[in-house]
Amino acid sequence: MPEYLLTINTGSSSVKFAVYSFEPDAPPAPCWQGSIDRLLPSPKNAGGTTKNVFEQLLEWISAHLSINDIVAVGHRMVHGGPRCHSATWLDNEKLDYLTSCIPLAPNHLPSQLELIWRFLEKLPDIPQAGCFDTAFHAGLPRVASLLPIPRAIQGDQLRRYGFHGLSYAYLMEELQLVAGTAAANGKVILAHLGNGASMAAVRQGKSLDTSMSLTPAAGLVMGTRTGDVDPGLLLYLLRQRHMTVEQLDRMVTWESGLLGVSETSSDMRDLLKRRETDVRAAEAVDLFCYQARKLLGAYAAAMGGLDTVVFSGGIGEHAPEVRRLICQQLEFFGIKLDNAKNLANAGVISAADAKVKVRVIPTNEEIMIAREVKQLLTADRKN
Ligand SMILES: Nc1ncnc2c1ncn2[C@@H]1O[C@H](COP(=O)(O)OP(=O)(O)O)[C@@H](O)[C@H]1O
Ligand SMILES: CC(=O)OP(=O)(O)O
Ligand SMILES: [Mg+2]
Repeated sequence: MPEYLLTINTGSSSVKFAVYSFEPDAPPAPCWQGSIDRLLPSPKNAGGTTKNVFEQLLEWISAHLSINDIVAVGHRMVHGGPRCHSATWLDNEKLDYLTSCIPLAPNHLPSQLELIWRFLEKLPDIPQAGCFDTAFHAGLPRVASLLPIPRAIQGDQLRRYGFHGLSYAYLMEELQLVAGTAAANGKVILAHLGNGASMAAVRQGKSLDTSMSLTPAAGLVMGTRTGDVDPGLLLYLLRQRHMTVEQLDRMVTWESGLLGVSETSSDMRDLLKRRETDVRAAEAVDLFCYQARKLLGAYAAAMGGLDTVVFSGGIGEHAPEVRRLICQQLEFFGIKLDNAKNLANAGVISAADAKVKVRVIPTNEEIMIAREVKQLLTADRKN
């Protein structure tokens, strides 16, 4: 009887799922994949959305295979807190622990956990595994993970964790395949630009720094998240505007970023269409690209140079105009795009004479999940 793995990548604006073959002596091969995108994120509709997603998912599975042929489900877990650094089966104790981590990733963990509970309720015999976005950054140098707050408050739990790790791990493997070992071991900036957006500075294959921090609200401006803001602004809003903590949380997580600035949409496709006629959309796009450009400079400085930039994620893979705006004026440190290649979303979009290679690599978090779950299953079956 054939055996399959189901992978589920719940992002902040989409759920991407895929079924892979599971054979002990072969790498997981993709059989079917699907996605539900433009899920409007909001704290109020998270539960309803997840119920809907679960039902659509079951329908989608039964259209392709018998549910009994699925031997394990792997879920992307955005946050593993201070304890979870590698893929693991999700038993009640792990799920309780991850539930306690919700405040560290309030955009993602509630819907990720709810989907797991629905699976456990409906299909209790299929083991569920968690694969962590934070794992790729687990070895961040101390200087990058340390927060500038009193040590007594910081403890072991409060530090920069970093996210989009399944994506970054995949991009580094692909970079090695398409560009070779020397390029993969060089000074690389990975830009995962989706509804959530982050960058990572990677040298010798190791994460040296990344823009998201304790939570995925930090760093670049995003679909609905602020990214980095002046901590004084938050205090000002608490004191002078008398915002409650809940109002502040909603503002930072759900009402800011591209949506807050444009006042119309968190979706880059909409903003690119509207920016000729709506100055708010134009400003949102400009802000996004300006911040990304500044961070490229910062990470090149942090690494003492730059060999490769990789664009990925929904925006990074599909929006040439955003890549053009990010890379403009960077010729002084070797970044220069080839316009035609950029417009074609080609694999290499830098000009032939540019010092820095700029690449577009479609990410695949699902295959990383499938590989990690296969390892867990294989280890179990050996015992
Ligand atoms: N063709 C496109 N042009 C511009 N932006 C796009 C395009 N396709 C997708 N996007 C953008 O990608 C973002 C979603 O990215 P994705 O990585 O799928 O999100 P998630 O964070 O949910 O994983 C949205 O802002 C969407 O507008
Ligand atoms: C961590 C994060 O923001 O993930 P996503 O881009 O999938 O929302
Ligand atoms: Mg994503």
